Amino acid sequence: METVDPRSLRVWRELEAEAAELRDVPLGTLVAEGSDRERRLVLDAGLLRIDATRQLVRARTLELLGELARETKVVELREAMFGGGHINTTEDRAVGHVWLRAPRGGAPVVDGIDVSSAVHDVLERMAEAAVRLRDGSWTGVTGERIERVVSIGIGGSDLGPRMAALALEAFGHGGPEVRFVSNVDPVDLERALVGAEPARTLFVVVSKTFRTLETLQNATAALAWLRSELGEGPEVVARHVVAVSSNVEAATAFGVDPANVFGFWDFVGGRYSVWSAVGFALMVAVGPEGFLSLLAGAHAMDEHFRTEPMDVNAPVLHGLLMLWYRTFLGAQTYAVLPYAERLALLPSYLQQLTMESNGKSVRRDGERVDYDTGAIVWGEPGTKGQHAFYQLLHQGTTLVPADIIVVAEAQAGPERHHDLLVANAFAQAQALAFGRDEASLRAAGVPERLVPHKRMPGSRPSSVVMMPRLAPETLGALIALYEHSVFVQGAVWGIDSFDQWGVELGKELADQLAPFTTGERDVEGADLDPTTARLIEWYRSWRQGPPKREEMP
Ligand SMILES: O=P(O)(O)OC[C@H]1O[C@](O)(CO)[C@@H](O)[C@@H]1O
Repeated sequence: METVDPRSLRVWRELEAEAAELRDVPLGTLVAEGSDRERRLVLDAGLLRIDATRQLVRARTLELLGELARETKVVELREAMFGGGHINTTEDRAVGHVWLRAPRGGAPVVDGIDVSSAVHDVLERMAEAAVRLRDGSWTGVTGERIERVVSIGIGGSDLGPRMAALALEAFGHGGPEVRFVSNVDPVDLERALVGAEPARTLFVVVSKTFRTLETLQNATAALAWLRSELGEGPEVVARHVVAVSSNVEAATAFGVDPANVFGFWDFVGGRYSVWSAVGFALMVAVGPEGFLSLLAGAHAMDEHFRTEPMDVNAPVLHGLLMLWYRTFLGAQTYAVLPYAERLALLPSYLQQLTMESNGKSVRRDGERVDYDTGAIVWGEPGTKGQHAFYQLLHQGTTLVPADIIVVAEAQAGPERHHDLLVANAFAQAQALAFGRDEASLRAAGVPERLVPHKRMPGSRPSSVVMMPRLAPETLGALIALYEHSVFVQGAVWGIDSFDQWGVELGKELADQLAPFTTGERDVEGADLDPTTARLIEWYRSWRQGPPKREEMP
């Protein structure tokens, strides 16, 4: 599909002019636009309600953003994605995470694969294994039930199931305890195994490529731990290791019983893969029913995204607003502030989803962009963040648009805590939007010298995303909302949101440097830049023991 240079469009210049005009209009003035604003900016999608009325936009801005989306062919790209087109152009692949959550029969045949049957066959095998692990009929080599499931993976093979397992902690009681390991720092595996016994432990090795250094290293250490107690027999791997990969051959070569390998496909990007067998440990944690509800919630958002008109389409609105701030108002970051402790890992999950997808500076047609793309995403659960970094959000010099996520149902008692939590969320959104002016400070008797310090400028945009409860369906819808928002932004910018070439060089260099840090090769005479050579020398000598004071510069 032809890539449009968005900057060449007339509407781009109109949006630049719109940004210049709106820059100094107080949010309070925009909000006074009235009921039409509500019609345009309060949207129901899936099981979520999004109130975006406190965004720095007016009716004209939304019209211009809509036109930008039309002219950059967002709808056409969306159709191509759902239809199986190879929209991941640099890897020449289809992009099919939406098919993972479609009901049977709801996906096309792509590149010769009957996607729907393939997806549902794996789901059934996963469910069967998850049930056996949960009811204790899957036993280890000594005949004991599995009490700990440790999922080993990194990036997209870790963040999704890890984030969702915490979010859905209140669901699916009764199965084995589920832990996650991603860092090659041995501390990570060590901590996941505290209190575990090899005879009662099962590892799930998750790697799309089955080539990722961290994961293979951790999986090798996990096998050694199992074998140190259970022996070398092939049944140890067969009963205690499951693998998830699109490279089934490599997983089998690693020794995993083919019956325990759950496959997925090239058309599923790592950061879009929680819906696939990558979520196996999550399925063990919440039960197959919970996992299927997660898929159903995401599918509801897919249907909304696919069928609703652009001007009432929540992911389209979310994506265009994020793009508005990033590209036209110069915001470098945006904050995700979940007022739910169990959503604590959502910001880090969204970091990979958004930054690995849209942290690009070359368009699909190979041209360098001359406008800002992907924002930095960050955040912490409220109210913790309030006592840490909100000062900057309220009075700093940087524009930080924020999503404030609120769950209506209390997650635990006493309910009053939850009501206070939500009061804080709404209060913060109010303070960000409207601030406090000098006149009201003076009227409250604030000494004149403190008035400038206490003034709250306001006009800091946020949306409130309301969830009725934190449950599999709503979480599925929430994740899919962000996925499609990322899609819309990437589509307008004309970039490939589904590749990640920028992570490759670091991996290659780490492979080259490993023989030096392990001491297998000597730095002397090696073709290394002086800083790297020096750092390795320090590392090797300090690794033998801490330096003496007099050796320090
Ligand atoms: O699933 P794999 O192949 O082990 O890759 C893990 C992660 O590494 C990355 O390639 C980035 O380094 C991610 O895109 C991916 O999710």
